[in-house]
Amino acid sequence: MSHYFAALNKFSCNVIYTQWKQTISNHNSAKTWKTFKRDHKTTSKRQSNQMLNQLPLYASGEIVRGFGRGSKELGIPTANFPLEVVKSLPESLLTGVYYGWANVDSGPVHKMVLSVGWNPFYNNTEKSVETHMLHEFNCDLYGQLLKICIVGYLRPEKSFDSLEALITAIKADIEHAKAHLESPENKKLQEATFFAKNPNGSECK
Ligand SMILES: Cc1cc2nc3c(=O)[nH]c(=O)nc-3n(C[C@H](O)[C@H](O)[C@H](O)COP(=O)(O)O)c2cc1C
Ligand SMILES: Nc1ncnc2c1ncn2[C@@H]1O[C@H](COP(=O)(O)OP(=O)(O)O)[C@@H](O)[C@H]1O
Repeated sequence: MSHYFAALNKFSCNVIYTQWKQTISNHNSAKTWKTFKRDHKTTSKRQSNQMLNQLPLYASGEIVRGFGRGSKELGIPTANFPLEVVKSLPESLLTGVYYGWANVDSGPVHKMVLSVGWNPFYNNTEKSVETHMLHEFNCDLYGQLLKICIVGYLRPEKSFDSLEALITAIKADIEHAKAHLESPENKKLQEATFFAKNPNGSECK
């Protein structure tokens, strides 16, 4: 991996060492320097460090309606936060895809993947924060209280050439999230008092 850092120093690019290092170690993949630089060209090292240092980050809010594409087009439903909650998150939380833990109305805490941003594939005009929990619910969750703990960063948001490519990328995010959340350090956060679990709590009323 050291040759990547050699390249970084040589060209003195304004890029993010830490985020790149984390991406590389998270995915354990041979992501090329060229690809990384393309994805992160507007993010500075300072911004990246700020973002990573604030994790885990907690947020909560009512689940509201989005465009209804998650279930119908992607087969991956995402619970959306209202705009006030989106705006209340620190600006240093960069747009992109994250993983973490989530619960609904003090129910069980599930693994989740999270998208923060403008969904470039759809060119949304409003920023959204959308959580897909890795759990099958037999009901909808609109109006209920969603609590999330953002644990780690996976990748930047991207546009894709096709819907299938977007779905494939999200499915890969889910697999990475599952693996990262199994680490003892990350698993501990499932028990955070923030989630205020109710042993008799159920998400489906
Ligand atoms: C893990 C994850 C990764 C995502 N990555 C992207 C992405 O790279 N680009 C994009 O345009 N949208 C991305 N999205 C957002 C989806 O496009 C969005 O959830 C979908 O359009 C449903 O939106 P809706 O809830 O408003 O219906 C991602 C969503 C999730 C859950
Ligand atoms: N595993 C899940 N994760 C998140 N939301 C889910 C899940 N299963 C069902 N839902 C429900 O589906 C809704 C999201 O579906 P989606 O088609 O993306 O609609 P919307 O665009 O209104 O958010 C959530 O608000 C929630 O009520």
